This record gives sequence, structure tokens and C-alpha cells, in this order.
Amino acid sequence: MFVITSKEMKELEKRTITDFDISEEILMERAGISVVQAIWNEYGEFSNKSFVIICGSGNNGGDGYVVARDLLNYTEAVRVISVGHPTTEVAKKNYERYLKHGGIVYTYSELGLEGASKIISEADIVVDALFGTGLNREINDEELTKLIEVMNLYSKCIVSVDIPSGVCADDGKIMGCAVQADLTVTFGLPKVGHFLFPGRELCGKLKIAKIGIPSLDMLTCDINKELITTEKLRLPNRPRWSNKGTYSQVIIIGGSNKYIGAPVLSALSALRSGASMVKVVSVSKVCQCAMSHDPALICVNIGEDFNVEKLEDFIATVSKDVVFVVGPGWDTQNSEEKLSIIKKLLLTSNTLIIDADGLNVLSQNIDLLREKNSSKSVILTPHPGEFSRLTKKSLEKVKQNYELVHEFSKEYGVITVLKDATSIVSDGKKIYFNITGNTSLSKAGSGDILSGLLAGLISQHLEPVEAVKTGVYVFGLAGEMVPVEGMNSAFSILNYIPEAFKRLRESK
Ligand SMILES: NC(=O)C1=CN([C@@H]2O[C@H](COP(=O)(O)OP(=O)(O)OC[C@H]3O[C@@H](n4cnc5c(N)ncnc54)[C@H](O)[C@@H]3O)[C@@H](O)[C@H]2O)[C@@H](O)CC1
Ligand SMILES: Nc1ncnc2c1ncn2[C@@H]1O[C@H](COP(=O)(O)OP(=O)(O)O)[C@@H](O)[C@H]1O
Ligand SMILES: [K+]
Repeated sequence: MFVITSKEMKELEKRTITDFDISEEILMERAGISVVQAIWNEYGEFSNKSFVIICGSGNNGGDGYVVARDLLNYTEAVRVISVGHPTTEVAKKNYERYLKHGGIVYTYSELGLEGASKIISEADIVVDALFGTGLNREINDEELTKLIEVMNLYSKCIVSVDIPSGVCADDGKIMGCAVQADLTVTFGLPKVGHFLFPGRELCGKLKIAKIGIPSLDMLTCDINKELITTEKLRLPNRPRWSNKGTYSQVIIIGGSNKYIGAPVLSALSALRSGASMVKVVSVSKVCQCAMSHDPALICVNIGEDFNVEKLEDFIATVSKDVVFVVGPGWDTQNSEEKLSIIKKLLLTSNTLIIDADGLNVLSQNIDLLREKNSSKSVILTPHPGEFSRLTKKSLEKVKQNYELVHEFSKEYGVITVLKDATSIVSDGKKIYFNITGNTSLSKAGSGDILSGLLAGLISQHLEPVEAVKTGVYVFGLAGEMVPVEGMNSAFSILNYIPEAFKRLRESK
């Protein structure tokens, strides 16, 4: 499903109006009606319910007046609190239509905070039509801030029109203060702010209503942002006649005397995801740990520490279709040697996933990425801390920064997965958002499982970007399958990976 910014929404609206002769009025009418329908579907019939609609002065408020007018068809218990007189023609028209239908409007300035609080606390459903995608500056007006606080404090249930007021549609951030909705009904396509935190949480349940905007193909509009959903995901093809040589090997290079388990988690995850042969290249202790967990793993024991010559000899022996993962549990000691190993790996034509300390080592000389073979696929899987080191920008600047993920991937010719509660993937052309998963994944070691999972998929010949999309989605599903959220070790996620694949296959 495509995901858009407020600017892109404006463009789609403009083209719908000019090229398809669907007026702004029709769009607003359908938007308002779709909110009423969504409320009905979610909360049941209206005859025993009371409503208050909080309308701002823009078109979000305009939608609110349509909602109010339509609700009058079902119940008399409808009130509007207007926060500023409508400023756009189409909002004014709907304000007047609502009045003509006998609608009641209180103005916030006359009611004051106390009056507004009373009306809000008495209503069964509060419809938030204060600000939508047109919010373009921080809400710093004291009266408005107080109103939003009162809505959050006293409402029994809040339905936000388009987006919770105060949430920025382009990055999900709170612009001063914001409404916490139970249900959000957005129009046409979801906005980025619906999927990035805190916006994602403030939406409550999200519904996407069709309001008559033609398809992107018809509008000849190119949108480069997508939500990862099951329909378009690819799964590996495992022909009945295949044998272990049909698939590529996965080789995990990582681990240290300090972090023994991480590369083992990666390796086990690759097997659970369908890899047919997984090797662990590491120090003695890691090899012992790997063997004790699964004797089917193949270990290449490099002794007490990593050394570029030894690795170089090993790399020279592997076939071109091997998938490398470098970094889990590697530690950053002896980093010059490790940087040289990364350089050697970048010069091969093999697909390479760089994770964890591999990324921390790489951040000492990110320009190494420019030396890679141009046709080679390199996947980086940083969490925000690692991405901050890679980009030399503050954590605050990189977190959920989908534009930066896009630019970075384009600049270095890599696929980047910025892992977080909403993960962001880019291959430098498109941007994908993944929203599966929960805090069962917020565990030391869970990133190692993801890198192994991605390698497992690539070893079964999925295109790297397809493998990454499927991988992050399935990994999230596996986290959601933990019986009690958060009461688990990352190790236990491994057990849910096959089941998560099964669920994805069945849902397609
Ligand atoms: N774009 C479209 O295709 C459609 C848009 N519709 C509605 O139109 C909305 C967008 O309408 P608008 O662009 O009029 O914008 P909004 O109604 O979201 O808000 C803009 C108004 O709020 C003011 N404002 C912005 N930030 C403020 C702040 N921090 N403090 C105080 N005032 C502030 C602006 O000056 C303006 O008057 C959408 O969210 C949606 O609800 C729908 O009618 C359906 C179609
Ligand atoms: N609240 C959450 N919701 C969804 N996914 C999460 C959440 N917390 C963590 N994750 C996922 O778990 C993984 C954690 O990876 P990472 O931080 O690298 O762990 P580690 O370094 O300990 O192995 C990432 O894929 C991230 O997207
Ligand atoms: K709103």
C-alpha cells in the first residue's frame, strides 16, 4: 500500500479536481460520510449515542461539519464546538449546510474551557476535526493546548478525522500537543505520520476510506513510499526436486570472546528461514557454542582472534553465490583488522549483509562502501544508534528519518534497514515501512536473528530487496507470536520463525 506526505496528498487532490472533474466539495462530502460510516462499523448504531464534533477553521473542520450534518440523520444528540470560523470556501459551505439542517454550534471562545469540558465529558463520542494534514506549525496557543488536554482527559472515545490533531502527517511527531484517538479515519491513502511514532500510537485503530480519488496509475503520479503488506511479498520457491546445492550457502562472520552467542543466533535463524548450509566463521569459543546448539552448523575456527590474511584465504575458497553476514557479536576491538576484512568482503561479488559491530567498524570509514563492486548487493541493518554512527548525525536526527535512509542508500548504493518499532527500508529508490512486531523483539540478540533471517531468504534466491521486505515482515510476525509480549528471550523468537512463514504463506 502506498504511503504519502501531506504535499503528495495535496497534489493528488489537485489532479483529481482538475483532471477528473471531481470537485473539492464532493471529496469533502465523501470524507465526512466515510467517517460516519467508520464510526457506525466500529461502535454500532447511533440512536443511543451522543456526539460532539470539534471543528477547526480549515478543511479538516470542514469534514467535521459534514460528519455533524450526516449524524443528524440518525440522532439529535449532535453538538459542534467550533474553534475559529471556517476560512475556506468549502468548509464555510458545509458549516452553513449544517446550520440549515438545524445543527447546533457552540464557539469555543464563548464556551470557555469549562463549558467545553462539560460538553466533551458528556458526549459518548468526540470527533476530532481540529487539524488535519494542514497543520504547519507548532500548536502554541494556550487555549488550544488546553482544549486538546481536555479532549484527552475527559472524552470517553475520540475519533480523529484524517489524523489526530497535533500529529505531523509527514513524520508522526507531535507539534506541541496532540490528540490521543481511539480511531482515526484517513482518506485515500495513509500518510507517513500514521506509521511513525508517536503518531502511530496516537491514531488508535486506523481506517483508510476511499473518497473517490482515482488510482495513482490513473493520476500518473509516482509515489516512492510503501507500507509492507502481505499481498506484494515474495516467498522463496522450493521446488520438490531441489537439494541442498540448489540453494546458496550462508556464511556468518562474527562473534568474539566477549559476544559468543550472537553469530550463533544468526546462524540458527538462517537455518529456520530455509538456508540449506550455514557456516560460522569465528573464534574457538563461538564454534563450541554453535556446535552445542546445532551440530548441523559448520564451523570454521579461526583461533583466538580475527586476522585478515586468514580470512582472505578463506574468502578466496568460497563460491560466488555464497551470502555473507558480517558483524553479529564481532566486538569492535582490533577494529583495523576487522575493517580490512570488511574491505575484502566488499571487493567480492557476493551478497553481503553488514550488521551490528560490522556496522560500528564500518562507521570508521564509511567510504569503503564506494569501493564495492557496483553490481554487488550490500545490505546494512543498523538500529538507530548504529545509523547515527554511520551517518555521523545525532540519534535524534536519524531516528525514523526515512528521507535520510533513502538518501544514504542512494548515496552508497546499498539497501538499508533502519530497525525500530517501525522499521524503514530503502534501496535508494523506494522507501518501505514495516509495522509488524512488538516489544517481544526489543531484546538483546534479536537483531542477530533478523540478519540471519535475511541471509536465509537470499540464499533461497530471493532478490535482496524482496528478501529484506519479506524478512522484516516475517520477523515482526514471529515476535507477535510470543505468547506473552516481552516475556521471552530473543532465543525463543527462533521457534516462531517457521510458523510466521507459514502464516504469511497462508495469508496470500
Ligand atoms: N487533500 C484532500 O484531498 C482532502 C482533504 N480533506 C481534509 O482537509 C484537511 C486539510 O485541510 P487544510 O489544508 O485546510 O488544513 P487543516 O484543516 O488541517 O488545518 C489548517 C488550518 O489550521 C491552521 N493552522 C495550522 N497549524 C496551526 C497551528 N499550529 N495553530 C493554529 N492554527 C494552525 C491553518 O492556518 C489553517 O487555517 C485534511 O486533513 C482532510 O481532513 C478532505 O476534505 C478530503 C480531501
Ligand atoms: N517495539 C518494537 N516493535 C517492533 N519491532 C521491534 C521493537 N523493538 C525492537 N524491534 C525489532 O527488533 C530488532 C532489534 O534489533 P537490534 O536493536 O539490532 O537488537 P540487538 O542489537 O540486541 O540484536 C529490530 O529488528 C527491531 O526492528
Ligand atoms: K484531526
